[in-house]
Amino acid sequence: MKPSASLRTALSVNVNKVALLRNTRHLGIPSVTRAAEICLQAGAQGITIHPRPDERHIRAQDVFELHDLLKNWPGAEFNIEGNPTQNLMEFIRRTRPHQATFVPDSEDQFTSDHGWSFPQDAERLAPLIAECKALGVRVSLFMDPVPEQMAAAKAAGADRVELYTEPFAANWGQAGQELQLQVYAKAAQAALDVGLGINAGHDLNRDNLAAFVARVPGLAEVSIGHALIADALELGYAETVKAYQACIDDGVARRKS
Ligand SMILES: CC(=O)[C@@H](O)[C@H](O)COP(=O)(O)O
Ligand SMILES: NCC(=O)COP(=O)(O)O
Repeated sequence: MKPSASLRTALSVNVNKVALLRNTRHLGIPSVTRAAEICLQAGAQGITIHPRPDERHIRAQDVFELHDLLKNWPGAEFNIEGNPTQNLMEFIRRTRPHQATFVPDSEDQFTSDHGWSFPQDAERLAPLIAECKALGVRVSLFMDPVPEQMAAAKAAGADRVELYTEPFAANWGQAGQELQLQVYAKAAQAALDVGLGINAGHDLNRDNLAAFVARVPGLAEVSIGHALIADALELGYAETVKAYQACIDDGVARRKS
């Protein structure tokens, strides 16, 4: 299948790291739902979360609050990532998001670092994929960029694959950059050829994103969290310091001499 060159790649903002910061106090700031709202108002097409079993960042309550926000936001996509053999399926059953991304992480995994393997994972994934689809939830499988794996992902019932992009990102600006672009383009084409849609994510950032979008065919969606939230902090420092300085100036001006 030859994808259209004008396909608009959707941006789904992963708000895990907003929750991580929020969880260091009992004040509810920064608000995860407010962050999601601002991202959608700014033009993001969706929100991604990865509620890990230890609730180190996204908590169960966040899942339900984001569900309430997104169901009233026309056109916005809610994508919940996780391991369907752990805590993911209960969230899927209760919220029926637009997309479930199955990720083969262990319970205490530092961060995602590999995709599913076929044929080993086929038997346990197939019924869970079928259940999601019966609930009206699109299923994407987190996969390493291996063309030979794509037919098996399709046979298990997946609608899309999410290409795990950390190896691409790690090679950005290095000698391996061009080779990585070719690897991902080939994997995406193999997925398209068997009728899968293409998502991608992990360590995508403002340096490496444009080349990835330009070179990987049929890229329907990227989910970006860590770098985007870090950039949001940095791009906001100056305005924020000015706002706090204005509060101090106001207080000084109100002092009784
Ligand atoms: C599935 C994936 O690629 C991850 O990037 C994940 O959603 C990030 O999880 P953490 O925010 O816990 O590192
Ligand atoms: N699926 C990847 C994702 O949601 C965000 O990954 P990262 O940008 O936080 O590495």
